[in-house]
Amino acid sequence: MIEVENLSKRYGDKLAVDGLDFTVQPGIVTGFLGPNGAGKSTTMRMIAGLDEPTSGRVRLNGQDYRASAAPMAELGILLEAQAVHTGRSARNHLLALAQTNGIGARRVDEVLDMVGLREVGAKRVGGFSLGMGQRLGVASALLGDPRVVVLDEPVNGLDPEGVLWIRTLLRALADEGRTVFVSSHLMSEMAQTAARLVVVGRGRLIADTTVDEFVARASGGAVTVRTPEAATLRELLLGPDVTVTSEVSDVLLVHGLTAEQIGTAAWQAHLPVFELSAQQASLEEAFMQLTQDAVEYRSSDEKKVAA
Ligand SMILES: Nc1ncnc2c1ncn2[C@@H]1O[C@H](COP(=O)(O)OP(=O)(O)OP(=O)(O)O)[C@@H](O)[C@H]1O
Repeated sequence: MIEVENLSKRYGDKLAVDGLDFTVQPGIVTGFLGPNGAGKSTTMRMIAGLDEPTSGRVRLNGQDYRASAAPMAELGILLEAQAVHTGRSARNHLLALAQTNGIGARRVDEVLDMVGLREVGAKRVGGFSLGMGQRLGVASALLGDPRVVVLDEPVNGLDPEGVLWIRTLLRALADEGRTVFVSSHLMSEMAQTAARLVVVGRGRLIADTTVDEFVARASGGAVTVRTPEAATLRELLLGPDVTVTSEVSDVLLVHGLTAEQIGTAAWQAHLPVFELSAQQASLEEAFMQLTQDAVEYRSSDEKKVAA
């Protein structure tokens, strides 16, 4: 479990992370979403103890990670643009990491197998593609058989087969009871991988929810009804918490009632309904709506820099 409590990080006059509070539970994949510059990497670095919070704290499995006797068994982390000694082979890179952490050579071969790099284990890391480098980063993160896995943009640079592989791997790690926290800017990817989402914008928490709730909230629960008796049905449905709008004469957009309630009401009043559908925003649309302010702020910020 990861517990983030009132976490903030200031760089000069820039508040990169602003009072974040959330918990990442074991046994499921939790996605960490936000536009560029939202503070995801900074938060992940603080979770790993690589950056000191300006205020607040992080606990891993109930304790301060840095107090752990076997840190690699507690937390495995993949950060963006990790430094690797490019002259070393993949296997030697992992061996060096294993040795300094009291991990045996057998585990190195295990993780090379897990990430599909066994065949190229003897090759120099300098010649690796971006995707192979990502796989090596994942192998490093998994080396200590960690209870908590934190991955910053792991699908970056992976081809479709690699994306599928990472999705399957993340789910398998969660199914083993581990805590899996993974950042991405690809909403569609998160929809297929994560069960929960922590969404941030401008360093602040925007949503901490399930993927389903996230989409439902953004789409506002509107229902589209197509009927030749639009005026009659509109009168029938209107109530204190129900709004009905219409842009096309035979189509109503209803807020405040479910598709089932509308269908039943229409049937009871013998009104024909040709179409009845709950509006589903895609995860992409939901994310754009919820983080719009953060993105606008960001682009005006960039204009200021450019001016
Ligand atoms: N070392 C640093 N010094 C100064 N500012 C920093 C530093 N690291 C991050 N920032 C700023 O803090 C904010 C958050 O950055 P961060 O990299 O955490 O965001 P992010 O959500 O991971 O974005 P991206 O998806 O682009 O990596 C940005 O405005 C960034 O410019």
